[in-house]
Amino acid sequence: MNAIRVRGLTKAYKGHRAVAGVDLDVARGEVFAVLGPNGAGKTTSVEILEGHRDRDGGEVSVLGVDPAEGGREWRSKLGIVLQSATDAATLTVREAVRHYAGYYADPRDPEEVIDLVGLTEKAKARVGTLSGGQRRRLDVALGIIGRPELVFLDEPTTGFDPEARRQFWGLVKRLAAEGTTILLTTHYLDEAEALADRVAVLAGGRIVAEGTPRTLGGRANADATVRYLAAGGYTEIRTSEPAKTIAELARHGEPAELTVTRPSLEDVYLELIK
Ligand SMILES: Nc1ncnc2c1ncn2[C@@H]1O[C@H](COP(=O)(O)OP(=O)(O)OP(=O)(O)O)[C@@H](O)[C@H]1O
Repeated sequence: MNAIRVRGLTKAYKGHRAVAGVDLDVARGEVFAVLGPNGAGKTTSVEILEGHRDRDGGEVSVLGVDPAEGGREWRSKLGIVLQSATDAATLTVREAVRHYAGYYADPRDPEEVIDLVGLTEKAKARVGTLSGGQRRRLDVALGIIGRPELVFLDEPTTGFDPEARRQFWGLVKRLAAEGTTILLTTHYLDEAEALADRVAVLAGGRIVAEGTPRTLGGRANADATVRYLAAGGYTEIRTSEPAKTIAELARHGEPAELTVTRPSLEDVYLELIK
């Protein structure tokens, strides 16, 4: 059984179709990233899967249960990290994490979770005094404290500095290695590439492409660009056979500043959402 199965999901707000027929399958243990521009319908879709928002139509199954009818036991198997920050300003980080641990039958060790998200030095700080990125880390800590089978991460690293993002990626990889299924929305293409087994691109409420980060939008088979510096400036050659092109060039000497590139995930993504 898949962790998530969605067929024909629709949702409109006052006649505006935010989600216009989405199909989605996420296998257990998979890290799945949903990409898409602002307003594409990512948060709406994820909130429906979490049971936080009603849908208009379609079938949805999350860990075998329709989220519209999910009870407490079902909910306890989910880890939810919302876009909005935690509202526990007067508690300390340690108190907040311990408090949330109390909601679950078999929580992780609060100290270990604080360490995992890199907040050990802030354990005694009040939540209201944390920086934006630190609050986000706390949100993640609260999302995983209950040892969830499925974690929803909605734009988890927005506001993180580069070092914190890398640390967070390590955390996601660790959760995935433990067998946790992860559904992630993100605006960072490198994040999707680093973490996701598969990605879907949502635009205008529909999935316009789906695949592994390596193959999305025909990326793996796309032409390469060979670029080098010649007397008159940079020359670029698009080719499906870059090795041959370079061998040909090399017959006339070593080309200066030679590079071979293929479209990045970002290039493919920007093309897809046009
Ligand atoms: N509560 C609401 N009432 C009315 N319209 C809404 C509501 N929530 C979302 N929308 C609209 O639905 C569309 C999809 O919004 P959604 O938040 O799902 O997009 P998103 O892909 O998560 O965007 P972002 O990347 O900006 O977070 C947008 O046009 C948005 O304005």
